[in-house]
Parts: sequence; structure tokens; C-alpha cells
Amino acid sequence: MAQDGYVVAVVGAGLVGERLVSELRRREFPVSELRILARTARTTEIAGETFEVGVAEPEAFEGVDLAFFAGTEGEKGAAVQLSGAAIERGAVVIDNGSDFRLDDEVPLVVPEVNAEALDSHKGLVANANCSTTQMVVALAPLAREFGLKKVVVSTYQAVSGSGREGVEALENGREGVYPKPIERNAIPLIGSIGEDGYSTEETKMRLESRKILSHPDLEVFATTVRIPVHTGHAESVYVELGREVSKEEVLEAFASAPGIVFSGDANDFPTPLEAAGEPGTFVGRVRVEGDRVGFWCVADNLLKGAATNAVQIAESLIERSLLGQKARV
Ligand SMILES: N[C@@H](CC=O)C(=O)O
Repeated sequence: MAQDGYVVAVVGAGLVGERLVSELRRREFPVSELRILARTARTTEIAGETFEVGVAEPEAFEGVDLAFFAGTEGEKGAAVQLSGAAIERGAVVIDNGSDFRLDDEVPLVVPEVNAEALDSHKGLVANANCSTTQMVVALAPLAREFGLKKVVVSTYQAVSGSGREGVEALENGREGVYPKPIERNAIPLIGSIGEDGYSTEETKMRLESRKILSHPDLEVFATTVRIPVHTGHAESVYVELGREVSKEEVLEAFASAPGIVFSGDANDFPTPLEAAGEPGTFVGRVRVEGDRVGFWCVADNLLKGAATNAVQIAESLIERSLLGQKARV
């Protein structure tokens, strides 16, 4: 690290790229130089700052300590083409795309849950899918305290999870983004349907949760639904635990867990509108019966679901002395 901070690159200037810049600033991440890279060079304004966007090509990573790839859902992300070039030049890459998340060589990290997975990184760290991230933050204290046997989740996902196109589909009726109109509707298909009948989003929730929670056999049944909300994913989660619990035990587990903003009062439930712009994972509507727990959780999909988690990963790398070329040789 240079005396006054790290040379940081953000690849991608879409909704997640913008949030990455504002989170780096808001969290006062030590940055000596911030490079924004994209397919084409241009001037852009992000979070009140003007940036000369450079072209994302191998040479652009010369001297970079940390490269965030904002990631693109549904197509191969820039990280597939460029993460190797960045790593060769000494950067640690944090990828928000889905290409490397299930690679055994790549830690998939939600710092409140499995920061220790960073210790084995080989230059590339994956950021989880937004719907998975908020769920595992909420599941982690239950897993730690009581054990997990089965999870059934239904999601209510905001259009900004599809990037600017999703927002345009809601605000301007842009066609071709979703299989059916999103305005005044609910679409139970996110991504594409696989041969097993699950959507790609549902499969991500199952496989990514297993990896992050280090629970390879965890049963996870997801139904993922797009709804006409701008920002903030909500989830209804049903969990079967390893033992019977009291409601007090569960409330205490949520209330003391890192990253959770807990609405202990059943009348005070979180909604996407309140979560939008906030970095935490909001949990409420807790119900407990024997070894079964139901709850509601909400988070800003662009913040905890993407940018905030990515910057927290970078902060954890620093805390663990894992950022910078010397730390990796
Ligand atoms: N796959 C999510 C985006 C999160 O990364 C969505 O489509 O909402």
C-alpha cells in the first residue's frame, strides 16, 4: 500500500459500479488513486465526482492493488477476460459476477459469515449473488447456535437487480428485459430455467449458500420472484433447525448477530423502501415452533447485495494482512 492508500480499480460503471465508488467513499476506504474502467472511455460523474473512465484492458491494471469487477448477471463478466491480467500485475480481484463463485479455488465470501475463507485466496475473491448474501447473513447465527437442516425461501426481488435495464422496464415499460410486463405484476422467473425446473437464481441460492455456510448437504428450496420495486430485495425464509429452540433464543441470536438490523417487535417490520440506501440486512416477523423458524429479511440489493459486501471483503483482506503483493508471495 502506498503511504496514503491503495490504488483501486472499479471495472464497470453501471449501477453496481456506481455504488462501489460511493461505498468506498462512504466507508472511507484508504484509496490513493481510483480508476474507473469500462468497455469505452468517457467522462462520467459518480457520487458527485467526475471521472475519466479508462478502457478495461490488461495494461489498465498496471500498479493496481485492488480491482473490483462490478459483474454482469446472465453473461460472462469482464472478470473472465481480465481478472488474470489484473492478478498477474499484483492486484487482488473481488468479482461481483457469477463466473467464479462455485470454483473450489476461489473463496466466496460474506464477511459476517466466513471471512476466514479469505485466508486461502489466490488473488481472486467472489462476491455472492445478492439474494444469497442477505439470506446467509440472517441464517448464519441460526446455523452457529442451533444447526441448520433445511431452508425454504421465497424472494421478492427488485428490478435494479437486473441493472439499468430492469429499472427502465419498470419506469418506462422497456420491453425485452423480462418475460412478462413487470409493472403491477410479479414474475416467478429470474434468470433462465434449467433442466431440473429451477431457475438460475434459485440454483445460485442453493449452491452459494452451501458454500458460504460450509454446509454442502444443506437442503435449500428457493422460489425467486421479480416484483415492481426499484431497490431492495425481500425474502420470506422458513428454516428447520438442528434442535428445538425457544423464541427468546432465536430473538437473541438475531439481535446479537453481526450485520443484522433486527426488528424484534412484530409490529415493526422492515420493507424494501426502508432498506434502500442502507448497508445492513434487516430481519423481522420472526415466528418459532419447536425446531422450525420463519422470518422475513430485506436488504438493499445494490449495497449489501453487491457493493457494500465487496468493500467489506476488501476491508477484511486488510484486517487479515492479505492485500498487497507482499502478503501473497
Ligand atoms: N441476481 C440478482 C442480482 C444480484 O446480484 C437479481 O437478478 O436480482
